[in-house]
Amino acid sequence: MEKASNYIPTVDLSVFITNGEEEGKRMAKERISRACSEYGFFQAVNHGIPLDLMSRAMELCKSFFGLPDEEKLKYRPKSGAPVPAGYGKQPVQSADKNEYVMMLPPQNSFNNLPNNPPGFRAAMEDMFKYFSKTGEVMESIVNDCLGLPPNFLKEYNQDRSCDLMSAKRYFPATDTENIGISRHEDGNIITFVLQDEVGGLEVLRDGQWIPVLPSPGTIVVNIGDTIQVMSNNKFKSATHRVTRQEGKHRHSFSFFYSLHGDKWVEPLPHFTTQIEEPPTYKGFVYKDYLALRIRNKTHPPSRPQDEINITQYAIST
Ligand SMILES: O=C(O)CCC(=O)C(=O)O
Ligand SMILES: [Fe+2]
Repeated sequence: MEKASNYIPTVDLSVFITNGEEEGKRMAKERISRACSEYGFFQAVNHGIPLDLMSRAMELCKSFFGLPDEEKLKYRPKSGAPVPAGYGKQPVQSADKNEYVMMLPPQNSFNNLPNNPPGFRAAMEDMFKYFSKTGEVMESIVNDCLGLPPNFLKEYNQDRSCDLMSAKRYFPATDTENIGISRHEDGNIITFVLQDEVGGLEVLRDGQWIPVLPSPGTIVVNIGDTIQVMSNNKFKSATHRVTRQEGKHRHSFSFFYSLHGDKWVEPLPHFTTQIEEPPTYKGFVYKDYLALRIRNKTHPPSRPQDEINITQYAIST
């Protein structure tokens, strides 16, 4: 039996980006299926996002967050925005220790992207577009890895208006506290993360926190709760967190390939009735789940284990 490894696998996606030969695709899909069922996480290289754009965006992100607060605060969210698009800092009492710039798709009028430093706004918009393209490729790979009919997930999830991206800066750890984002699972479909050289992203597997080591040109891919539910637990939405180092700021970009709030999410017949397996979740409307998740942040329970997550909908057997 193969020994359980304590590193997150890396997959080369070039064969999908260039529409290369079938054997190469089959082998890459095998690695991805395994990573998604064991970890819910993998790293990707040759993912279609230009490397010079990635490093430029990261440098500009570092410059922006290095600006004085009064400059950053010019880009606070517009009133009435459905999500806090623009600059924000987590409140002091929050378990999350970062500040961020959040954005909706580039054409959305609620966006309030910084014009300073010059080029940051354009780099954010370009990153969003490339992440979105890679999101479509990844959705179709996940579709095939799950053995769903061609384009099933694409047809289920056409609406790209709810995708989100955030650039974040985490503050250095203190003597007593080193968590940057507390343990959680992502609720969406697929998430991409670009982290800087500081690292700190960790995935929980078999009770152990496994670091996702930063590597230049690499993006992190993780499966969200929606795929875990639809696949009836075949693919895993892993618990992860971010830790902070003393004396160092940490920067990252996260892209959330998502679905419209009105969408109904439930285990698909392909993983239940068609194979005579019982569903392990009740169905729900995605925005109801989002509302519960937002409540975790606005009214955090005193014990972290009381946070609401996808087990809210689990059917006990
Ligand atoms: O900053 C990171 O590396 C990941 C952040 C994260 O997990 C999230 O925003 O959901
Ligand atoms: Fe996350």
